[in-house]
Amino acid sequence: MGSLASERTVVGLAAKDATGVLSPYTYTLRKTGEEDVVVKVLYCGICHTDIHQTKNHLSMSNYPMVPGHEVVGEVIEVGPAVSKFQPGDVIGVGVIVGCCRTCTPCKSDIEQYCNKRIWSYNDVYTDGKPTQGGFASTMIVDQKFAVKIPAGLAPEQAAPLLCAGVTVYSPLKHFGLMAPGLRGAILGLGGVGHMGVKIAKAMGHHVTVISSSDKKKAEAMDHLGADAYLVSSDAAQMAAAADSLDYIIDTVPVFHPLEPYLSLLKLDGKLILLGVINEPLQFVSPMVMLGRKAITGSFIGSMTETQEVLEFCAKKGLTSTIEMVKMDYVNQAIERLERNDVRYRFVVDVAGSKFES
Ligand SMILES: NC(=O)C1=CN([C@@H]2O[C@H](COP(=O)(O)OP(=O)(O)OC[C@H]3O[C@@H](n4cnc5c(N)ncnc54)[C@H](OP(=O)(O)O)[C@@H]3O)[C@@H](O)[C@H]2O)C=CC1
Ligand SMILES: O=C/C=C/c1ccc(O)c(O)c1
Ligand SMILES: [Zn+2]
Ligand SMILES: [Zn+2]
Repeated sequence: MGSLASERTVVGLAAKDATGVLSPYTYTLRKTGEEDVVVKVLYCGICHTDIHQTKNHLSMSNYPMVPGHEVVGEVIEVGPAVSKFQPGDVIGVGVIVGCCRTCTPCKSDIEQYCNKRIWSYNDVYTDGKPTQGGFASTMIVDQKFAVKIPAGLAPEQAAPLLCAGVTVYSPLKHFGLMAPGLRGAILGLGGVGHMGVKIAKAMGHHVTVISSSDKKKAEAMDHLGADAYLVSSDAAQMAAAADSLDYIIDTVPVFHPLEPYLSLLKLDGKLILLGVINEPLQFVSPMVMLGRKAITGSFIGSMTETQEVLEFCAKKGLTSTIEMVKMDYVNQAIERLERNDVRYRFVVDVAGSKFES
């Protein structure tokens, strides 16, 4: 219990500037608070948001920044008021680690929409310390912002569910899109997109992948179980699929026109934007009016939904498709992710890596 009285020194990999290159960084964590759990990081997924943040795509990055928000770890210590967890538990930490607890979203159990949310890195905690993420030996997190990894789920498999998985599960649930038989599409077959295919298929949907090339077609159909595959630049394929979809989950992380995708939606169809794009997107109003179509967005999921998607995947036997790497490969992994060269999520074996300080 020594750390109740003292701060822990931790080694992580941090970006020091907008080149986004990660290098060793030593820092201290807050003293273990009443409701805090101390987590030895086992695995951490690499999300495209880590690139947006480390490379300052949103012009709001602070350095040094230890990224990583798909964190699975083992509880090694708990504060005196912790009731959810005990040492030895395997838990998950995602994108947010704090909220105000009093606003409407907080009271409605959708704390990800709290305007005072605290991000797991590139933010400042209530004690004034910068928050730092999961590419590090240890994290401290308030028990509210941790979830239990179900027994049937391998911890490295669970990591991508903590952001990618819940990010597709939450809008499908919120927008009433969980019924079997729906026809959906996943635009952009990366980390979030591949979980979209698996989760939508497990809900009993007919799932089309819309991709920028035909490179992933065999894999999408044979391994991920997609029902159809469209190459977005193939006008004939796109025209043949007009008016056919109840929803499209759009995970593309760069500017793209929306009209080709709006035309694929049926009456009342929904285009759900998930990609973080810091410039205006384009469409003309008749494209939505003439089919009462909706363009909307969604941000991760609540802690409750995060626990739910883990249970959903455990129950349905769903796994993520990952490439496991060590900490000394993280910079190469990030470069490959940026080049669209990953099948489909990198997960870093943090505890199995050597740390240099
Ligand atoms: N709303 C939210 O809460 C969340 C948002 N995000 C955001 O969602 C987006 C996707 O994240 P993630 O799945 O991790 O990203 P990935 O890089 O793993 O996947 C993105 C996919 O988009 C397609 N794509 C099209 N053009 C490009 C391009 N120029 N560069 C890279 N990919 C391209 C590719 O699919 P293909 O080869 O099929 O064309 C690629 O696989 C990011 O912007 C991320 O920040 C992530 C998590 C939560
Ligand atoms: O990967 C998870 C975070 C997503 C995200 C969504 C929106 C936004 O403005 C961000 O900075 C991050
Ligand atoms: Zn993410
Ligand atoms: Zn709040």
